[in-house]
Amino acid sequence: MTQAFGARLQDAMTAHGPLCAGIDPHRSLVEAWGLSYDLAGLERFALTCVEAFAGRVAVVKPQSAFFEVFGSRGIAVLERVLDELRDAGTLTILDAKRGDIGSTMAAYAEAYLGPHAVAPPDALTVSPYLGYESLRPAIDLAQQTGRGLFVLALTSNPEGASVQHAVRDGESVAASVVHGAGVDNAAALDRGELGSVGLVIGATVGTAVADLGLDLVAAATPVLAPGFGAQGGTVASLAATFGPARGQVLASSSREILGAGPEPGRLVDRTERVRDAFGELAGRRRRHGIR
Ligand SMILES: O=C(O)c1cc(=O)[nH]c(=O)n1[C@@H]1O[C@H](COP(=O)(O)O)[C@@H](O)[C@H]1O
Repeated sequence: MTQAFGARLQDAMTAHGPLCAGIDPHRSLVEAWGLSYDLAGLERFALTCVEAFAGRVAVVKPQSAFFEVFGSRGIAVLERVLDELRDAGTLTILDAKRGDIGSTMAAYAEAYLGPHAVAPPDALTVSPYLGYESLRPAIDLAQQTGRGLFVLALTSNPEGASVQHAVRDGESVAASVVHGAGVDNAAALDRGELGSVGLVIGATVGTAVADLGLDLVAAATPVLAPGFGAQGGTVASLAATFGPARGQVLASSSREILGAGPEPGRLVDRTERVRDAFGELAGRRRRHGIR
């Protein structure tokens, strides 16, 4: 793999628009699709999503938790999802939010980002709450294998602020995460590219990016923004939330799209409608010369 993740992501967002479609097989959704909530239902649900999303959106994000529910057989379905999307040429982010002391983090990195990973995604979500530097083995390995990370910075849940807005030595926890990612993305910034160390910032965080003085443009971070649709984030609020960094945002939506199934045609229509709403915003910005 030669091209860095950040550059591959930028190409995919240019080609397909800035939407990441989530595969989150909640029990309620699987049952609403008329499927049984068991391994066969999980597989049918997940592979229908793969059919609908592959080649249509920039990125697909399977949520590991919903596959882990079914043990090793559920993980095998997750691996098939990742393999099929890779074969279709669609980028994947595995949402597993890994984070541990450095020596254990090295094993997580090997599992998902290493050259011999069984079913590697293009990028992995990780948690920096054991300290940003505890992620070093994953950051280094991702760089070697052309893969990426999305580090939690400002999460979409209301409880997140109590940790992420906390200030120490004049700097918020979120700002220290942005700073760390910026240092790791410095070479990409020099090349005028997005870096491979992205951040997770929820679509629901209101004015927190500006309030905490987070300079996402200088950090060259792609921003995975979950929380659109089911959690209340809207296309219209994107510019206000992300300001000058809005061109770096990969908008993520799961339940809003998945609710359109099980009929594949309706799932495709909903996916394209949501994708085009974000794509149109990006297109308008480009036409007006706005970053
Ligand atoms: O890392 C994530 O993707 C994530 C971070 C965050 O702050 N909030 C958040 O909702 N997510 C994930 O994004 C998805 C949101 O799903 P919907 O609310 O159904 O669109 C879930 O898989 C969450 O685990």
